[in-house]
Amino acid sequence: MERLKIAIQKSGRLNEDSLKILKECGISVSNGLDQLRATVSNFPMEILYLRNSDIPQYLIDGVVDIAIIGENLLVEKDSGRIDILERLSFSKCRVSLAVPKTFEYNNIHDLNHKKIATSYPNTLNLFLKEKGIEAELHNISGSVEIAPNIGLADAICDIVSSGSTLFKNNLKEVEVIAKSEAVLAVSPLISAKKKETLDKLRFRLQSVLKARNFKYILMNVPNDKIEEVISILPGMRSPTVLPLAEEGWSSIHTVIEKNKFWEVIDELQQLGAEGILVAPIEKMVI
Ligand SMILES: Nc1ncnc2c1ncn2[C@@H]1O[C@H](COP(=O)(O)OP(=O)(O)OP(=O)(O)O)[C@@H](O)[C@H]1O
Ligand SMILES: O=P(O)(O)OC[C@H]1O[C@H](OP(=O)(O)OP(=O)(O)O)[C@H](O)[C@@H]1O
Ligand SMILES: [Mg+2]
Repeated sequence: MERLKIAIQKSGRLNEDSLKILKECGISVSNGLDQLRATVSNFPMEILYLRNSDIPQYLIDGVVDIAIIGENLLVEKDSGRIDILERLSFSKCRVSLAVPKTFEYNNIHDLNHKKIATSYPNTLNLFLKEKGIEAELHNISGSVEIAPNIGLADAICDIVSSGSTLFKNNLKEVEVIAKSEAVLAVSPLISAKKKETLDKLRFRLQSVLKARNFKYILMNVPNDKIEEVISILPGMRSPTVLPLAEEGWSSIHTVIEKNKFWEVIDELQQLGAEGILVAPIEKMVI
């Protein structure tokens, strides 16, 4: 069978989590990062370790079939030819405009005819065009946040996550241009045969991603409170209720959305639920 070629960032912010999610999909990568290519022993797939910024072109040319890549880079390098298949919920960030803290910023028109340093010229150009702003763009490939401090620009457009790089450089975020996370993207040239393998991979990815959002919860409940407890548990279907060895008590098991747990915990305790356990779920096939 022809192997599905997947591009993964060689080193950097996406590398570790990309390999982690593949591992959770049961894909064992046989050789280490020192090689630019790795085969997979238990799935018809081959891994190519590449620079993040080169990946969109490889997808367009069909050199690789799929890739794990930052959505922001697809916006920057592609004109809609590459489809996003799955959003992977890691490397969340945004592409934003920032100015020095002392800059009295009211709205985007304050950037008219100003100098803006960025590593994302296409994304920025499109945004400025939409807003009818004319600015002088300076393309730099890294350490963009330093530009205003060394007199290179009045503003910057770069990736923001926690905001600490902006803070350290006395800058403030004033406009969010695009939000981004790691995504699974596909080449427009992928063959029908490889699409079958891709569907298998997507099924696994979806099971892993779903499981990350849910917890398995179990608790002991007095029998006369079972109905009430069940009514506040937003479970998948119907919870499992098993009798305990102790007369008058049952154990309730169900699956609950990660964030919902804290919303119902007080009510559960008030109803007399005891021994509440919350456990992670590895895979979820619904
Ligand atoms: N501070 C951050 N927090 C969260 N995600 C980020 C952050 N910085 C970048 N990212 C995301 O991770 C991706 C890779 O960023 P990284 O800095 O590792 O590589 P790069 O310098 O863009 O690429 P290359 O592999 O070409 O050197 C970015 O495209 C973005 O989607
Ligand atoms: O809001 P924060 O959490 O501070 O993150 C934002 C910073 O992270 C990225 O840089 P990175 O550390 O990847 O360095 P790079 O410029 O060498 O890519 C990005 O270019 C910002 O500088
Ligand atoms: Mg970076």
